[in-house]
Amino acid sequence: MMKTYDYIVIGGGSGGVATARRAAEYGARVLLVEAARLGGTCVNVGCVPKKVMWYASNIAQAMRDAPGYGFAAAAVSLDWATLKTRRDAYITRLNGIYADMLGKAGVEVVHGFARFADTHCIEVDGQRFSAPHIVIATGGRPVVPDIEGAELGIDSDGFFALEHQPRRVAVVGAGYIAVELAGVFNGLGSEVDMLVRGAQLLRPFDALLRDELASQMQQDGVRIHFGAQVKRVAREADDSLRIERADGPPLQVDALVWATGRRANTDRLNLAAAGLAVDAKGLIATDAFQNTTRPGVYALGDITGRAELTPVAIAAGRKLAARLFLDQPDSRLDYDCIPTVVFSHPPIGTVGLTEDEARARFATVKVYATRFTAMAHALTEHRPKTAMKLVCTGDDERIVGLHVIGDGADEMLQGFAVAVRMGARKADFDRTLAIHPTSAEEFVTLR
Ligand SMILES: Cc1cc2nc3c(=O)[nH]c(=O)nc-3n(C[C@H](O)[C@H](O)[C@H](O)COP(=O)(O)OP(=O)(O)OC[C@H]3O[C@@H](n4cnc5c(N)ncnc54)[C@H](O)[C@@H]3O)c2cc1C
Ligand SMILES: NC(=O)c1ccc[n+]([C@@H]2O[C@H](COP(=O)([O-])OP(=O)(O)OC[C@H]3O[C@@H](n4cnc5c(N)ncnc54)[C@H](O)[C@@H]3O)[C@@H](O)[C@H]2O)c1
Repeated sequence: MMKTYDYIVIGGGSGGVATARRAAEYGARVLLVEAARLGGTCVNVGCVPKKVMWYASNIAQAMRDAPGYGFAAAAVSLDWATLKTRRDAYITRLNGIYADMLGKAGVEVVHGFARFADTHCIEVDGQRFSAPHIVIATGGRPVVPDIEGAELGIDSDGFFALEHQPRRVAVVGAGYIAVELAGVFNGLGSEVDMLVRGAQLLRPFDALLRDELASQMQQDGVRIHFGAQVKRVAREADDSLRIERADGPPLQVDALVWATGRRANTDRLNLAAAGLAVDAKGLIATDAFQNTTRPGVYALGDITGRAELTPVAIAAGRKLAARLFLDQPDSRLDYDCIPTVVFSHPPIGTVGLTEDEARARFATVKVYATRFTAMAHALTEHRPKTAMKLVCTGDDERIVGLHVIGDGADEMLQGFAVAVRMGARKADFDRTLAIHPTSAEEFVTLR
């Protein structure tokens, strides 16, 4: 017998869980279908375990910095297996918390892989479910290039499954995941080579952040090979990997991590049955309200190809639930001015336009920038730089871009993002008293 609901959510990741919970709170009868673990990419193989590893790497750095403050030098030794066990246990706890939250909200959860049977009906393990509103929130998965021996490497999912710390690692890619994982490995003591196809890290970011990150990572011992081209990967007799390159000598490593992008999980949904198509990257086109081309079918999160960030998927899901079940016809996410942090070493915080984007868009652009060594490093041998930039436009110097790299950038950004979102002017920053001694105070004392 077909079971019917008001709202079916395909995918129990960041966006799916958020929209399901809100819709149930608003009184809808909601079914959520999840093929793997609740919480999706972010909780299981993304933001959360990544951030745990980032903290671990920061602790290792703090131990290396300790002698500068008079602490006796302690050997920094990490038991990777213990860290992984404790991290996995934390994630299992989160999976349980997600199940409880959904249960308490009254969302029915079915574990299985959903496929469309028609526009308003899906099938999971032979059982059919229908609803007038169905949202697709199936996220993405890593992709690796199609070259000989590529399968000998791992992707970001494989990174989280590593049982032992590799001594020598090659990371291919230059995006968020590549710089974050390279930073974690390096901080934890692995030897790291980054193989970067182009000439820059984090290509879409402001030049100040890109250049500063590359230079800091190199100073910290990461070997970055720009213009790199991997030709072939082979396993050697001692179990190591030999990476042959078109651009230079081969590399011998214990692990190769492909951080070469992701692909939307839309290929096995039988979208044709719902009358839906995807683009070449597998993405589903949506309008500003998350509507697809089929009335009653919506899409959100990573599969829509907008900013692939958890808070974006969550906010889009909540807005959609309010539109459909709270009688708020104008409820939609504004995709402008999305703040983002890269958990690199050092971390990056950025919101709004890069300097180049602002110059292309506005006639008058004024930039304020600074670069300094944060006080925390006055006594340490490791002396990473902090760099900041404000991009302003017009006679009243409205701040349209704010960029920072350095210790604390990750926690610094959220408050400044509120100010930028509110349309702050440089004069508003100038009027705000500094908090001393901090790195953040430089943003309100820039001249
Ligand atoms: C290594 C890594 C680090 C990241 N770090 C950050 C970070 O620090 N901050 C940040 O904001 N973002 C980060 N992200 C991005 C973030 O994880 C995603 O933007 C976010 O998870 C997208 O949410 P979503 O709801 O679109 O999809 P997902 O969270 O991917 O959830 C999709 C869910 O759908 C399920 N599914 C797929 N197909 C089906 C089907 N047919 N039937 C049933 N279920 C199905 C999947 O199993 C999955 O659980 C990171 C991503 C990665 C890979
Ligand atoms: N801190 C965060 O918020 C965070 C962290 C991780 C991921 N994310 C999100 O997840 C998304 C996906 O991250 P990502 O790092 O997979 O993607 P990405 O698009 O940021 O980076 C992919 C990188 O791989 C390179 N690349 C692609 N094909 C290649 C090839 N054949 N050979 C060599 N290099 C190749 C690209 O040039 C690019 O540098 C990000 O865009 C971001 O939105 C966010």
